[in-house]
Amino acid sequence: MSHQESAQELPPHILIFPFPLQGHVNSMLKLAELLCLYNLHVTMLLSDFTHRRLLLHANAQSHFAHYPGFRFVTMPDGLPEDHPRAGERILEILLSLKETGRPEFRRLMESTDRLSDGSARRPVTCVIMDGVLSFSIPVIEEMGIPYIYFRTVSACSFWAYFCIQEIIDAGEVPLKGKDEDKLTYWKKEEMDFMVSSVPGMEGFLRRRDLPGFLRVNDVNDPGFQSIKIETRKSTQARALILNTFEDLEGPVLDQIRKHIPNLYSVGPLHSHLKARLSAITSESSRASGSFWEEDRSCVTWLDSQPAKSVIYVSFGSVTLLTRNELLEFWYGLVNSGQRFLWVMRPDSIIGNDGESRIPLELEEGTKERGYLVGWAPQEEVLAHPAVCAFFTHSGWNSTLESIVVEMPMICWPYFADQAINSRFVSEVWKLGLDMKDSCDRMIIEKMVRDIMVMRRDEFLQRTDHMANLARKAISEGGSSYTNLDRLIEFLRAMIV
Ligand SMILES: O=c1ccn([C@@H]2O[C@H](COP(=O)(O)OP(=O)(O)O[C@H]3O[C@H](CO)[C@@H](O)[C@H](O)[C@H]3O)[C@@H](O)[C@H]2O)c(=O)[nH]1
Ligand SMILES: C[C@H]1CC[C@@H]2C(C(=O)O)=CO[C@@H](O)[C@@H]21
Repeated sequence: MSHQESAQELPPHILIFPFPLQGHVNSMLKLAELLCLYNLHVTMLLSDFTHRRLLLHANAQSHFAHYPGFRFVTMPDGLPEDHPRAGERILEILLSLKETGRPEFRRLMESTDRLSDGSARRPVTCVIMDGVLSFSIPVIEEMGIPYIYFRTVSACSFWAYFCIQEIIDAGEVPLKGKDEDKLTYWKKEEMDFMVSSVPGMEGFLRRRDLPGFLRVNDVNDPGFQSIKIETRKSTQARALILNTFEDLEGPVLDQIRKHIPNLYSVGPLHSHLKARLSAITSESSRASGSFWEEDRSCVTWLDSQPAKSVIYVSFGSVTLLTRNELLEFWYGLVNSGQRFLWVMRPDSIIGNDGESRIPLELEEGTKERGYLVGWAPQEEVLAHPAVCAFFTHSGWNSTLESIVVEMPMICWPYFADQAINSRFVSEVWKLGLDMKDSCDRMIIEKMVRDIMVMRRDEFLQRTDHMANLARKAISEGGSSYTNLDRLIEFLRAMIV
């Protein structure tokens, strides 16, 4: 076979480019592996920082060695190594990439002839990029490469972001009143006003449920502006991929399709990947993309707990807790009398003011019924027979991971999309309780009892139903399954 003929037979080469945060890298890695299963060539572009974290703690490198068409490349995110990359300051990653990312990205693409690899892979035939990384578009367009957006958040939050101009025009943002109460910050009455400017969400969406980046008293806020502009740019991409499924967010997806008809809902990606893998192999090795070391001792602890007796508590990879919030959660959990497994990331507590002593009653209550780890193998924990509820910050991956294993949720949204996800969990899907804008030990104690004991049956009916719909979506003939097949065809058709 001549060199030219074999080059023509090379598969499409997809560049996957996530925003450099755990939650984004996780779902993009799942999509990357799905594309590998279809024998596409995949290059995953990570920041130097996230790549180092993966090499330190995850098996992604060795796992993907099974796919010769897969490789990682890296570029800097423009921030110093010791930047916290957590809490509200993650917005600085977005702003830094906007400022410094383009020349770095151009250098990478030009110096490698669009990431081609001799005769082994084509120059990139399509970029699937995180829906907030538009800084790279001029480079991609100059090179004549088509691009697709993958926004890793829920469709409901995407749609609220998409309607920001309408929300402003309706006078529903910016917010006007600031509260003296530091916890809620904005005046309670104003936050409880209904939002009328997001089509399809009239009647249940309050201002407090809008994504956290919309809690501003000035529309010139740089984070607010970035999200508004980035989201609107989605219409310029050749397609939009969302990690959701039609039976979960169908009405919202229909709204988005009026503006972006070429929309592929392919989620929940983590279980979609599992299903596709189990159809072709009995081997169950799973790629871990963790940026922290997974402490497996918590699985051993769970093994020794009674069935359906433990609430799993985790606020994801970005949330920071003040010492006061930490203590309220801790008292609430201990006073509930229920068993709990709590992920307390080593970098997640702020404002200690030198005081790190933990009250004796909390230490004792935890010894009796609790277990703390710095990072857990979350998907495995949620599927463990001892676990019966999830206290979550409503990050989108956590929400989907919970839905798939029929786990009722208590939601304590921290920021970003989480505030609207938690409203959908409680008011639309009725899969749990929403604790947003409060952090009080009495409320926590009551909600833990409600979700685990008092209202358990009511929630289980709903979680069981939704998990069935999720399974249907990723089974042969289901909406996400079919959409993934269509997406692959679309990617194949892009080879010119
Ligand atoms: O101990 C832990 C805790 C979490 N996880 C995993 O880490 C991911 C966390 O993702 P997510 O639940 O989405 O939360 P964040 O880390 O906060 O994710 C960011 O990215 C998400 C996707 O864009 C957004 O929905 C969130 O608001 C944003 O903060 C999930 O896959 C979890 O399984 C673990 O493996 N072990
Ligand atoms: C830092 C934030 C920028 C946008 C990302 C996001 C999104 O809407 O895509 C949600 O929360 C954060 O993960 C990201």
